[in-house]
Amino acid sequence: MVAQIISGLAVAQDVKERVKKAVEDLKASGITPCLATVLVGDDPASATYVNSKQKTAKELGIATRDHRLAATFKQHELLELVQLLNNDPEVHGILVQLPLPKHIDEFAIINTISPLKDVDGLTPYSAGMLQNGMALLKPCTPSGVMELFDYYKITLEGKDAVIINRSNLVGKPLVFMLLERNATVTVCHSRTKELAARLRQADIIITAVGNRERFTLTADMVKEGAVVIDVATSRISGKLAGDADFEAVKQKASWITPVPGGVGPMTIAMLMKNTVSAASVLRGASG
Ligand SMILES: Nc1nc(=O)c2c([nH]1)NC[C@@H]1CN(c3ccc(C(=O)N[C@@H](CCC(=O)O)C(=O)O)cc3)C=[N+]21
Repeated sequence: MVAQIISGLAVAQDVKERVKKAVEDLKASGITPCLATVLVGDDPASATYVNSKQKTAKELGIATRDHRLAATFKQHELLELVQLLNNDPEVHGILVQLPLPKHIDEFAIINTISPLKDVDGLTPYSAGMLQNGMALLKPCTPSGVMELFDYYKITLEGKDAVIINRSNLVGKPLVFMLLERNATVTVCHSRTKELAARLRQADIIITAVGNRERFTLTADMVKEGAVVIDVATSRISGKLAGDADFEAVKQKASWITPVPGGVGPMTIAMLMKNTVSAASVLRGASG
């Protein structure tokens, strides 16, 4: 079998067009959705991600705040900034780019973001709501993955899904999203025994390791006809790549996401969607 390509670029475009219309509607009712991004330090990859979040927001008519702070910025200063954004009625979404410098307690910062403005879906409140199937704001990368399944009508009911990632940003939220769709979910990580054997059982593989020296998803780990979602962004001799040995895995899978042009663009599109959702709730609240 040769896999069909899941075009995150095309689906992200579709999501963005819908978001753009929603932004126009909100503006007509007197609300300009506004996303605040916060970047601490000068990691070039993080800066690139924040740049493209800023750029996409502007393209869709979403207002932005752009806070870029030195790596030496103190934890209490960052807490104060988040509180300022929480209390700013013009700001609907707050995105604190991760990872934060080591001297800053990531949980303390995320836990300070107002759940109403948590467009990353990372606060304990959002995580708990997601577990209960009640979340309005869900983490962007996992909800982008779900959007891809929906767009290509890839059904999840009764399927064996194996996730390689256990982070709060990707693996854990995916568990609840996949369970909600009646998949059977296995979460694998660095200490998992018999990883290849588990992967070979999977109808759906979602891989997000991001280090090709530690892990490469090779064709022998993939069942004929499996769906492969590659969430990773790593580099092979300077070139952007995912976890999968793409050309070889493509020969066995039924569907596969490329890197770039797969899950990455979806992450950004879903962030825009969350920003509009957060702004829309406000409209409901103000009548
Ligand atoms: N609070 C927080 N929220 C995040 O959502 C978050 C984060 N921190 N930290 C880092 C990860 C990573 N991430 C990506 C976003 C877009 C692409 C993306 O658009 N990638 C393009 C290629 C980009 C390129 O060329 O470098 C693609 O795959 O086609 C990738 C990765 C969001 N993250």
